[in-house]
Parts: sequence; C-alpha cells; structure tokens
Amino acid sequence: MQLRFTKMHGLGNDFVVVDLITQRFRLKPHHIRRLADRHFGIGCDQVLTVEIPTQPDVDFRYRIYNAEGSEVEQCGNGARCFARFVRDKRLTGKQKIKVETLAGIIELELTPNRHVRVDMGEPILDPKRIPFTADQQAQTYALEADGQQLQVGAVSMGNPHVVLNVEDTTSAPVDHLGAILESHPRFPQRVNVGFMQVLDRQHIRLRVFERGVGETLACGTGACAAVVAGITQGKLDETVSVKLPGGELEIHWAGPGNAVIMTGPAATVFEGQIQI
Ligand SMILES: N[C@H](CCC[C@H](N)C(=O)O)C(=O)O
Repeated sequence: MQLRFTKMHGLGNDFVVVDLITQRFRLKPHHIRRLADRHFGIGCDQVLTVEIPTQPDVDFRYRIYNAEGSEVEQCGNGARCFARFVRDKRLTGKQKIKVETLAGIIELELTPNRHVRVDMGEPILDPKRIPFTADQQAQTYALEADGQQLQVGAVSMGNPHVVLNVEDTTSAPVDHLGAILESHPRFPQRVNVGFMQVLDRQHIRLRVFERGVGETLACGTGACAAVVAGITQGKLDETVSVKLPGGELEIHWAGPGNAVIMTGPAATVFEGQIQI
C-alpha cells in the first residue's frame, strides 16, 4: 500500500506524521520500525498518527510510537507538530483543539507567531503512578546505577522521566548513563533520562536520552519533567526557558494542582508517499 506521510520536527525531535483519517492502515510495530529507519525507511524519532477520536468532546486521537516500535503515552514536541499538521491539512479550522492520548486529554493552541501552546496536564509525582519503585514521594530519590549513588528527580508527564542535576550538560555522560538508567529495574516501564543544568531560576540547559530512541535533539515531555523537578527541588521559578540542543522551549508550572504549559515551534520539512 502507498502511505502518505508528512515529515515534521519540533526543535529537531523529528517525526513521521500519518493521517489515518483520510487513509486507512493498521500500523504494526514492524511498520513503525521501517518508517523510522534512517537507512531503509524515512527516518524519525517517533511516528505520530492522526485518528478519529474515541471519546466525546474531543477533536482527534493522537497516537505516538517510538522508533523501536512501541506505543507510548505522550510526546510534547509531537503535540505541537500535531496541531500544526491538522491545521495545515485543513482537518480542523479551530485555533484550539483537544486531543486524546494514552496519557489523557491535552489541549493544543496555535499562537499568532506560529508557535504552539500545549496544556500538558498535571505532572504526576506519586512514584506508584510514574511508575518508579520508592517507599514514598520525595523531592529527590537515592538511586544506585553504574557503581554510583545518584540523587534524582522522578516525574511522569503521562510518560516516565528521571531527571539528574549536572554541572555541565556538554560533558554529561548522556549515552553511557542514559542507556543504563533507561532500563533501570526501579522503572518497570523503562524511563526517559534528563540531564539538567540549572543556569539560574529562569533558565536551564537540558539533554535527554529518550526511552526507546536514545538521545534526541529535544524532548518536550522531558523539558516539562525537568522544570517540574527543578521547581519541586526549590531551584526554579514558575516560568523557565529550557535550552535543548535543538532549540528553546518555554515551560510554565504554577505548582501542584496546576497543568504544565509548554510553548514552542513546530515545522514541516516535506511531504511524501512510501510503499509499505
Ligand atoms: N520517548 C518518549 C516518547 C516521546 C517523547 C518526546 N519525543 C517528547 O517530545 O515528549 C517515551 O518513550 O516516553
């Protein structure tokens, strides 16, 4: 079958976006791996699908698949691309849309400067719901890995994140320690690994080793999780500029009981068709 797709990115975190409203296809894990393959396929960090909603009062269903083929709960950079896609493809005329994900319903709003503002919902700090094995909820947790005693933050944005504070992201052991922590036994569903350098109370640098992908140029849910961890640890104010290798995101969180708001760009690179 010929499958139409659109190649997009959010700060270099790149996606193959497939409209499964105007075309019918059942994507299986091996299809995802083929689409995501940077040599034998199109190449991307995640595949995103646009589908009809299953819930009332929701505009679309938004599904996310990591390059390895697994379906995951949430993708922040992908959400901004999703909003840009459905608007540009005239699948909606709305400025603000509600989409259902495995993590719940999120709201996406196109801003006048062609950025996208996303209500990512409330962060989850209860270890049992992250999920993360811990006796009780805490600002930081002692975690043994690679022969080291680490102090880490643990946050879910619908998908699990562990956040390490580092002196300098450029020299952080992202590939080595990221791979070890991604499959740490205390994270039963594996985990995205963020390396956060606090520059001041309104600015951080961040690199993320993503679950099921490896290091990406940006991670939207990772930026949200890092800011929530930093605020919880008393290191950051409510609005933070997150500098990722691929560019900057603005993250706002007014504290427990409030949603995390992420604002940033979304870009279309090219359209195509692939025989699959
Ligand atoms: N690798 C993530 C999914 C994509 C998240 C990231 N691309 C973002 O922008 O939030 C996970 O397995 O939970």
